[in-house]
This record gives sequence, structure tokens and C-alpha cells, in this order.
Amino acid sequence: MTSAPLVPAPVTVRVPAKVNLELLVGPRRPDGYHALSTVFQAVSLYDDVTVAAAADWGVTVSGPLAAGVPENGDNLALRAARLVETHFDIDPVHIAIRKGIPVAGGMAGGSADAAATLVALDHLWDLDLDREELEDLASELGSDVPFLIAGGTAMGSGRGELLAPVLARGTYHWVFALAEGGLSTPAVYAECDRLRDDEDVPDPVPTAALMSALRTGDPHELAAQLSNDLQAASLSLRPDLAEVLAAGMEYGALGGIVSGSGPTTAFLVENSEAGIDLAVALTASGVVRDVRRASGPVHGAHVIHQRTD
Ligand SMILES: C[C@](O)(CO)[C@H](O)COP(=O)(O)OP(=O)(O)OC[C@H]1O[C@@H](n2ccc(N)nc2=O)[C@H](O)[C@@H]1O
Ligand SMILES: Nc1ncnc2c1ncn2[C@@H]1O[C@H](COP(=O)(O)OP(=O)(O)OP(=O)(O)O)[C@@H](O)[C@H]1O
Repeated sequence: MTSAPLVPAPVTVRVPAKVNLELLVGPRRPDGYHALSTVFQAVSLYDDVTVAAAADWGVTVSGPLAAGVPENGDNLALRAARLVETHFDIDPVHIAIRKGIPVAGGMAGGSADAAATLVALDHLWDLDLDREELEDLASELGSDVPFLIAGGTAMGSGRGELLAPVLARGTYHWVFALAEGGLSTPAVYAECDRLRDDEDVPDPVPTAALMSALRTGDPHELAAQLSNDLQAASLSLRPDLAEVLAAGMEYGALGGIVSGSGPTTAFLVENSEAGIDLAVALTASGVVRDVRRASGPVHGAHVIHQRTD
């Protein structure tokens, strides 16, 4: 008697968003990327990515923030799956994404889904990928993708894909102000170059003061060290963000920056109660589209569920 081939149970991976606590942008490299020195923190806004064996490759997107995310081969999650297929000859999967990370907001939502898909496929098809293999696949998909697998707080160099651990104490509380529309990451880097107007830019070096601040666990210390070299470019493309940053500070944030390439803005607050107060004040002010509270650091992409029935 022959038995039917075993179909593995679907796997769900939860993956966080990121904020750059420091984003130092160096010169444009010959390959078009910019040399970076950045410190990432994973924060508790999540996408859930479920990967299931299927007759054909596909992706669907749901949730309150699903608008504008492609449900075709342009989706970074599906691109991640097809990349794995070129290396491991796996059978097709359907990917279902529930989006809780703002889209095109500078919080690496697409990269997060790619990271989650790599972790989910590793589990679904028992690929037994080691950390280095996962990181190699991740960096092929995008500069932010390796960090979304690692999570926590980490330093990124190269084009952002080379990670090193950072000693960070405590939990930090954030309020994120979501903006109308998104910003294209390449357009923000191009605007950064335009604003720099060929000036000589040194190779970026991480700031010792930020590392010390992270070791104290004190949000006041960290707030003083938040910085983002892309902020001027984001503000140049989206002047309305200046008003949001000013409002956040006026309503009690310890520090505020544009998140990555924007247009989401990130506000560091004293504690969870201060986060509620700021979220209420920003919402009432009418200058932001929506707000989300989160804390960090949190874990990178991890399996939360494999159906066993
Ligand atoms: C702004 C950040 O989110 C900060 O962490 C990242 O630097 C962007 O990372 P990402 O979205 O994963 O970006 P990638 O998919 O690798 O690259 C998209 C585009 O962003 C620009 N890019 C990205 C990373 C980098 N170090 N230099 C760049 O100039 C390039 O135009 C590139 O073609
Ligand atoms: N799974 C996905 N989730 C979100 N956007 C996706 C996805 N796949 C492809 N995209 C496309 O990528 C664009 C950028 O979306 P994403 O949310 O990754 O931006 P981002 O957060 O600014 O990225 P980053 O911070 O890495 O620069 C979207 O406008 C969308 O068209």
C-alpha cells in the first residue's frame, strides 16, 4: 500500500518593525548603495506571515494596513520564497500576510515580510538553514532584511546588512505617528545626495555616546542621542513632517526623529503611561493620520504557530 505524500502544516511567523536609533549615511558607493553606520531597534509592531504548501505560488495581504501592498511577484515575501526556491528546489507555497507595520513608512515592513518568509520556509520544509545561510539570503533581498531576522538592538554597517550586537539595557517606549502616503526609499537617498551637493562625506563611524546611552537603559540619555542623516531629505520631500515632529515634542516626547527613510515619525517617551498621553494628544491635535504605541527591543522573526491538526 502506498501512502499519500505528507503535506506539512502551515507555519506562522511573527516579525517586528524597526526604528533606526542612529542612521549615519556615508558616501554613495560604486554599486549605488550608501555606506551606513546604523543602530537598529526592533519594536513591537508586527506582521504575521503564514506560509502553507499550495498548488501554485501566491500571496495575499490583509489587515488594517494592507492597502497598497502588491499581491503579486513584486511582494517582497513572494520574492523571498522564489529566492529560496532557486537554492533548494522547494514546492510552491501560498503566503498570507497580516499587516500591522505601516507600509512605505520607513519601518521596513516589506523587509520584515521577506525575513518572516525565510524563517517560515526554513521551518515548513525543514531546510535546516544555519544563521549564515539565512543572513546571506536575507541580504540578497534587501539591506534591512538580516536585522528583521536578528531583532533586538544591533549595529548595521556596510549597506546596513552587516550586523554586530549592541549591549542595550531596559525597555524603551515609543509612539509612532503614521503619515498620509509613503516615501520611496531610493527617492529619499537620492534627495539626501542632492542636498549634500557633492560635498565630501566621510565614512560613517558609530557614535560612542549612543552606545553609552543604551547601556544606561535611561530613555532621557537615549533621547539625546537619536539621530537620522536621512531626516533632512525626508523633510525636504515631506515638509509637513516638521509640524508632526514639533507637535510630538510639544506634547511631551523625550526625543523625536523621522523613522528611517520616513514618513513615519518616532517619539521616545518616558514610560508606557507617557506613551498613552502622547498618543492621545497627537491624535487630538489632528496633525497625524494615526498613531501606534510600541516598545523595544523585541525578538526578530520567530515561529508563533504551526497547525498540527
Ligand atoms: C533607510 C533604511 O531603512 C535604514 O535602515 C535602509 O537603508 C533601507 O533599506 P532597504 O529598504 O532594505 O533598502 P534596499 O532594498 O537594500 O535598497 C533600496 C534602495 O535604497 C537605497 N539604499 C539602500 C540602502 C543603502 N545603504 N543605501 C542606499 O542608497 C538604494 O537606492 C537602493 O536601491
Ligand atoms: N510585503 C510587503 N509589505 C509592504 N510593502 C511591500 C511588500 N512587498 C512589496 N512592497 C512594496 O514596497 C514598498 C515599500 O514598502 P515598505 O513597507 O517595505 O517600506 P519601508 O518601510 O519604507 O521600507 P524601508 O524602511 O525598508 O526602507 C511599498 O510601497 C510596496 O509597494
